[in-house]
Amino acid sequence: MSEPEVVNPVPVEAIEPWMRTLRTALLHDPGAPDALTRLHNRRRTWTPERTWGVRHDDRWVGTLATEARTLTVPGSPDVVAVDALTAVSVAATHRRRGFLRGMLGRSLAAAAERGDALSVLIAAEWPIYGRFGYAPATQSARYRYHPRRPGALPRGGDAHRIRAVTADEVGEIGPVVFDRARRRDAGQMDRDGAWWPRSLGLGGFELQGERQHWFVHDGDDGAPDGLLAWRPTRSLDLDGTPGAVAVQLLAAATDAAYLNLWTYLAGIDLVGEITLDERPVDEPVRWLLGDGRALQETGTVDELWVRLLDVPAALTARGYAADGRIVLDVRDEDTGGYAAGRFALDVAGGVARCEPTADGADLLVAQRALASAYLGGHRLRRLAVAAGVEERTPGALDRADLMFSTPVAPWNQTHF
Ligand SMILES: CC(=O)SCCNC(=O)CCNC(=O)[C@H](O)C(C)(C)COP(=O)(O)OP(=O)(O)OC[C@H]1O[C@@H](n2cnc3c(N)ncnc32)[C@H](O)[C@@H]1OP(=O)(O)O
Repeated sequence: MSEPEVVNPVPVEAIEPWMRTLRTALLHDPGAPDALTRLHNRRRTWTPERTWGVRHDDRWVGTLATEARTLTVPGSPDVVAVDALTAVSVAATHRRRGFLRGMLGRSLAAAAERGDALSVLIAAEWPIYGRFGYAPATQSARYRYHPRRPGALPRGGDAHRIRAVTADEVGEIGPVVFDRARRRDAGQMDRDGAWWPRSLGLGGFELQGERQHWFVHDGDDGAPDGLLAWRPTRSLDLDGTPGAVAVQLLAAATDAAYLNLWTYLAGIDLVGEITLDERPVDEPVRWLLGDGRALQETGTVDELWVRLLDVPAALTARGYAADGRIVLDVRDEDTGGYAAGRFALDVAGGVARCEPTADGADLLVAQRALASAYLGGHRLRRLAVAAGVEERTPGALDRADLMFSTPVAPWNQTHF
């Protein structure tokens, strides 16, 4: 019997046992009808050089993959190329022997070598990824909306701009509208490439996940600028219990589309409850309701985690809420230490420059704290409670928080 070894690239011929290991670790039902669908779809996008595994004799006992994706950052119309970590698992037979560390150390090194400014993930559990330099950067809220309550109808909306569309039509319209919508708020990941065909079962992909009722909103110029997908989760009962629906996607490229999509939701007959997941913590519809409590927040979770790899590239890619100069001494004691160094961030006339410097530091900051603050979702002053943030120049902490702040909370509604 040989020793287990970390393998990269992983050939597509290994896809079946590799996927089986991943599905077992993620507690997927082995008999689930979508197992073959997911296998078929993943085979079509399999990228050997961005796939890692742990092989032990003829078994695969570890999996990890990364994807080339883009992220909306604060104050910039441009998106940033990121390394997106996914499909992480180590079989329970081989856990806590350093195999995740082995795979992730290598995938981060590959990302740094490619020149990716940052790496992102959605964590299965909080304690896993901090040691590798990842930190929570956005939050995601869950809501229950009660459309039949008095005061639950958004003011001033018009549901007539919304029309039902087929999956084929969404395949055409969806990518354009979603991309416009997701560029409005920091923290949003793209749905480029295979994302839409895979989730709609188009272009040779098989439908992954549940079928949805799809709707688009047409803007003033007639072009679609909003998207909505929902499915029923409870039928009505003749005893008077109304039905319920779950919104799978609500994406609006304009404020009018946002208002009208909510107006449509509020008016669906037979529905007494609407659940929404992966929404912003500052969901604006509340301010359009006569009774803001008709929208009930049922939970908040950490969503996108960020690990900075190239501080100057990451900090110049985003915009800032205020001009100013701040020298950051970034400590990075996690895997690879890629972000360590002293950098001057100089924002003048709204244009950011960030370069290595020998000047004295205004702030000492751990890379994880800077990563949490990067998208504007967390304040360095709050993160300082856990150490890793130290003010050297009086006022520097509040100045940094002001510069990094965003008009609205960053959020992400796309899994990868
Ligand atoms: C982005 C995503 O894909 S999220 C999905 C993540 N996958 C899962 O949660 C599936 C179920 N879990 C697993 O498959 C495995 O337990 C993994 C992948 C989380 C960990 O793999 P392992 O090979 O056991 O991790 P490894 O031995 O390399 O551990 C490295 C360090 O992390 C710690 N660690 C690993 N997993 C956990 C955990 N779940 N909770 C707390 N600490 C953990 C280890 O104790 C070790 O600590 P040390 O540096 O102090 O020695």
